[in-house]
Amino acid sequence: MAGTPSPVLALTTGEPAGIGPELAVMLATRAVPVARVVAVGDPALLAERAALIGRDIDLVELAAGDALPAPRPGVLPVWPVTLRAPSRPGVLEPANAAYVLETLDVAIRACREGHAAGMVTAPLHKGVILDAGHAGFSGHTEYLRDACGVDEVVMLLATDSALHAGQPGWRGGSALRVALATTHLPLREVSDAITGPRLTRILRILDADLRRWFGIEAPRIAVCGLNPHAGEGGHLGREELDVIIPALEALRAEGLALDGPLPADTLFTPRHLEGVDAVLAMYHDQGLPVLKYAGFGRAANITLGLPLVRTSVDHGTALDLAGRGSADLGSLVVAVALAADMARRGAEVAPI
Ligand SMILES: NC(=O)C1=CN([C@@H]2O[C@H](COP(=O)(O)OP(=O)(O)OC[C@H]3O[C@@H](n4cnc5c(N)ncnc54)[C@H](O)[C@@H]3O)[C@@H](O)[C@H]2O)C=CC1
Ligand SMILES: NCC(=O)COP(=O)(O)O
Repeated sequence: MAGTPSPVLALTTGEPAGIGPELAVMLATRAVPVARVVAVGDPALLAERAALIGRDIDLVELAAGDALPAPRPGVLPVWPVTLRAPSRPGVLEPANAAYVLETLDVAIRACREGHAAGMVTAPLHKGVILDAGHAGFSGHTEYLRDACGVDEVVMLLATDSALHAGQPGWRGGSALRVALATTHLPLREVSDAITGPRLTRILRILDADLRRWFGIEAPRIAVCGLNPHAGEGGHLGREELDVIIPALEALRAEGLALDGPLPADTLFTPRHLEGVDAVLAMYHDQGLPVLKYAGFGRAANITLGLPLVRTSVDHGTALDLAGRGSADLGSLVVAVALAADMARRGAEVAPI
């Protein structure tokens, strides 16, 4: 809308040994007209990574609530959080796990207090956070769920051209939205985690948030089976018959438009995706390889079911690339654009 300032987004800079800090620097050297981005991280770390990758950057340290400088390429406002130990690109340091979590807490607080309209997260390293003793940590998604005090959230990844629903353009093909019924679990635990109540909560959130954040008036969701050939009538597993089908039938009776459970191998083909707004995959590596094949570097991760806006990149810490300045910025650009769009749509939603 003309005259409305672009939304402020808190960008957590993620694992300090990964590519997050340099992606924040690279983003700041471009014009980002859709949002005013404030990095959350250690200013000395950001300055050091900027120098390492040969970028000139003017870091402006601020407190949450301070007025932001006029957006200008090369200027990066920062809400400072101090590293607990020196960080070298590519070398994980468990002492910095608390730093990473503090950046999340700062961003969450900024959203709660109205200093940010949403948060965008650069990747963190789950393993080093667990190694540091934060038992049970399994990712931003669950951390945000607990920090916001909600029972359930849904991880949704979407490729670029699927990001603005209501776009009449999407008719399957390479644009895709994939939500997950389970997230970061060992494969052997997946079946037990897929329960009727959980599927019901997840599909209700997915349906509601496709309407709320993407403007889709009557979302159609295709649901994968868990087993090969969606269980082959019970011969290749009973989860479809015992759990998934009853949950879908009850939700259809509530008015949700659900296809499935369908065999996952053919669901992800253009004919089956025709007219589908999102796919619900039963587990991480059932859905995300397809999404990443379709659009790695042009997709974003969105946490649905939260009382705040959170998007993220479609990739991890890429320790092998850290400090080189060669990481692809594409997904962060998509994640920022999407968070800005969601923040505008959510402007009328009451603050938490
Ligand atoms: N949003 C988040 O915080 C996420 C965090 N992770 C975490 O990241 C860590 C490493 O995970 P991996 O499975 O190794 O995935 P990864 O995405 O870090 O790396 C996989 C491959 O993709 C490449 N890659 C990743 N990002 C890239 C970029 N921007 N440009 C060019 N190439 C890129 C890497 O160089 C590597 O070859 C794990 O601890 C994982 O849990 C993974 C995904 C998302
Ligand atoms: N594979 C997606 C992923 O790991 C993202 O996790 P999260 O940190 O956003 O929960």
